[in-house]
Amino acid sequence: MIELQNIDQQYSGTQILWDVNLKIEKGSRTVIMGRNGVGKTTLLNVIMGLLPISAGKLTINNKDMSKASVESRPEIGVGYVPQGRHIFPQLTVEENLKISLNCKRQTSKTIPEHIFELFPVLKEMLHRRGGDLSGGQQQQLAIGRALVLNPDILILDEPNEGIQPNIVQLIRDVLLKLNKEQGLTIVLVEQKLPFARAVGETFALMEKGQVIATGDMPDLNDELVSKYLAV
Ligand SMILES: Nc1ncnc2c1ncn2[C@@H]1O[C@H](COP(=O)(O)OP(=O)(O)OP(=O)(O)O)[C@@H](O)[C@H]1O
Repeated sequence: MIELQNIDQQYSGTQILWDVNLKIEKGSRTVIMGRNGVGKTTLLNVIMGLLPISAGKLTINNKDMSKASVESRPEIGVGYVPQGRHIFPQLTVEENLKISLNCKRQTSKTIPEHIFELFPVLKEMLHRRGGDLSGGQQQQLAIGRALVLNPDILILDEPNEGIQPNIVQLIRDVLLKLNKEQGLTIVLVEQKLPFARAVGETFALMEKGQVIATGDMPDLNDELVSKYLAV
């Protein structure tokens, strides 16, 4: 479970997150939504320990992570697929995947075979450089790399940006399968409503650095959409 209690965050004096409260249950699929610039990525970076908080408390799997470093996240089972993917372009697909094997949580020294079952293209491209892959292939690599850690929680920031529709479908199916079969908790930042509705069972809506509404996905009605999501 992830719990944010009264979280504030600032970038060199400018406050971005204001008194954020959010509970993400174990095994749930939560979509964080809101217009551009409302603080969604900042919120994920706070959960990941990439940004310090100025007030409040962050708990992950019953541990107080308010001040814990980013390196502590893989060890407690949190995988991250950041916006823009951040794969290593000069390293091969295999080397990108093996980076996660250095984590203490992962005792095996080989890439788990199920990663290639989920994303067969990664096996075909194993010796290609990350930078030579298409956007969709890079996104599969970024998700595969996070899954090598064997996480309990997978956090994804707009995984479908600039990705062709068949890969968007594949990513949706993989996320739903891992949630159903392994109880993987999914936390997704997503702007596109159809994908958010297909993957999410609960939503958290953000506006001006605050979480202003949460609920079950069917409760995300037209009024909320036009008020907080429509451009
Ligand atoms: N490194 C930074 N330094 C200062 N301000 C920042 C920094 N990164 C983001 N911001 C500001 O914080 C606010 C929230 O940005 P954030 O990227 O979290 O929003 P977002 O909801 O994820 O937007 P998008 O959908 O465009 O990714 C914006 O006003 C942005 O300009």
